[in-house]
Amino acid sequence: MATSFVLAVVLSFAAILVFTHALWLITDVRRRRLPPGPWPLPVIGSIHAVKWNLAAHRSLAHLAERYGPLMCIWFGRHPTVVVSTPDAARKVLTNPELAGRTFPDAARAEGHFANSVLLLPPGDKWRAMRRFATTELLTKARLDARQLLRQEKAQDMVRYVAERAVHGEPVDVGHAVFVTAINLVSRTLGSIDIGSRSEVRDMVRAACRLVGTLTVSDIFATLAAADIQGARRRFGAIVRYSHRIIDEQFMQRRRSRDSGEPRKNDMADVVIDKEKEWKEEGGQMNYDAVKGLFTDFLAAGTETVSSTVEWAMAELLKCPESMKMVTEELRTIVGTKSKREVEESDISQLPYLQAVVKETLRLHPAVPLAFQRAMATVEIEGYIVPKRANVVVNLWAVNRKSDVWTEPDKFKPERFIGKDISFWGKDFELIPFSAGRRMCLGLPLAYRMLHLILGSLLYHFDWTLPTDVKENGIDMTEKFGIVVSLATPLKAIAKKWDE
Ligand code: HEM
Repeated sequence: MATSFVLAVVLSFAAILVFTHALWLITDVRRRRLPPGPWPLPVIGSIHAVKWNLAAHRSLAHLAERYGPLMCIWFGRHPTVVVSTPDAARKVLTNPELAGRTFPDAARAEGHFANSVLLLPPGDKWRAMRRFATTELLTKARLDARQLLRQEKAQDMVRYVAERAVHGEPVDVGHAVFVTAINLVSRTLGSIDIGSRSEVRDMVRAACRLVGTLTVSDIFATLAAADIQGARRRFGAIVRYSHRIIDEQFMQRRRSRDSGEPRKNDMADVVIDKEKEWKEEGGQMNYDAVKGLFTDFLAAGTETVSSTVEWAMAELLKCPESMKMVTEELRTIVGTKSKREVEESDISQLPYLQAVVKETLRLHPAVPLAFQRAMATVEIEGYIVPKRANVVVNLWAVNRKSDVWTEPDKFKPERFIGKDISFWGKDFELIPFSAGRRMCLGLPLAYRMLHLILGSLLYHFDWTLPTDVKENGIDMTEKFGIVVSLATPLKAIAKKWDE
């Protein structure tokens, strides 16, 4: 009796679920002309169709082959529109209504989301922060003014590699580049080096992981206060760590300026120059916004660069012809200068190096998925993207479109030689920095860092693989996260090139 009662309750519940789901499909999904996608099931939506054993960008690209350039994946009853071709990406990324953001609960820690240009939706504050960064911090003149400081750090990296080269000791390429990349960013921000702090890389990696992982608090907002997985607590510790470094630097800088010491003309000086004006204006910019912006730069501008250089080195080591072309070019151009070091001002004369960077970013965009949000309901290619829908642009899939590139999965830098295709947001077949309103804010700095670091590694050294790697081949497996890096860190042996 009891069993049949339970059975009746379960069956009734299932019938209600199926009925309401069918009603929702008919009245909502179909009526709203959403993009096609895997059939949503009750409760879970269409996430059953996503292959979780593959990295998300690969799995979504695989599904897009079946459902098309605009596809709808349901997380429960919440739609996510996935964009997978250059043409669809152009329509989505140039639509201002689709440039919104959602942020994970962890980012509430220390109120970070309210001062993060990366996480804020387009509004007055986000606009003020982007404007300040593009017109005051990342202009050509400002970046030129600090290029010697970055150059010194590239030379430190060369010395570090040279020491290992003497003993034939393999170099952990990603780690050496990360230390250099974070020093380049911290020197640009405040003329300091923080790369030698042993905990920094773990902090940056943990921050990327926490911002890119859904937690119970994100799925069930009512439980968020409990912070069950401790994500907010851990993210808070990282934000406090970054703020401590920034506060210390600003305190010292204000003191040194008060005592008449010469200016350093870095980003910290620009901020101090501006503060009085900001106070008088009473606008959105203030010291808290600067701390948010600098924290974003330290997180967004380091692992991205180190993983890109690591991928470039891995591809070049697998492709001796390209390695030969790029080193010959560097040694011809840089080797004939009186100062035999790669400098940022050399980049324009190094077309093959530029092609290597483009090809690496095409095949291995450090951030393969761009996450935006619809702030209003819009129509794209005859489909509806409803207000509040998540919009994911699969940059990885867009960059590999087979009808645009020949042999799209092959590393062929020469495909860019003599072609006017760049990643500055106008050519939608190559958008590793995304495009439109949310395009990478740090691109002018990233451009210099990538060529300076990779060029320095290749100009000064000939590279080979340790015997075991040579025998088994480089493991190109991806480690998926917000930033995709090599799952097995690349170790390679450097031999100093005799100039
Ligand atoms: C290889 C290097 C880099 C790559 C591939 C890269 C890629 C990207 C991508 C794809 C986005 C858009 C993400 C999205 O919409 O979800 C982005 C945003 C951003 N990047 Fe980069 N990035 C790199 C280096 C840098 C550097 C060096 C900095 C700063 C020092 C930086 C700062 C930012 C910031 C602040 C944003 C957020 C912009 C906004 O939302 O308004 N990035 N980056």
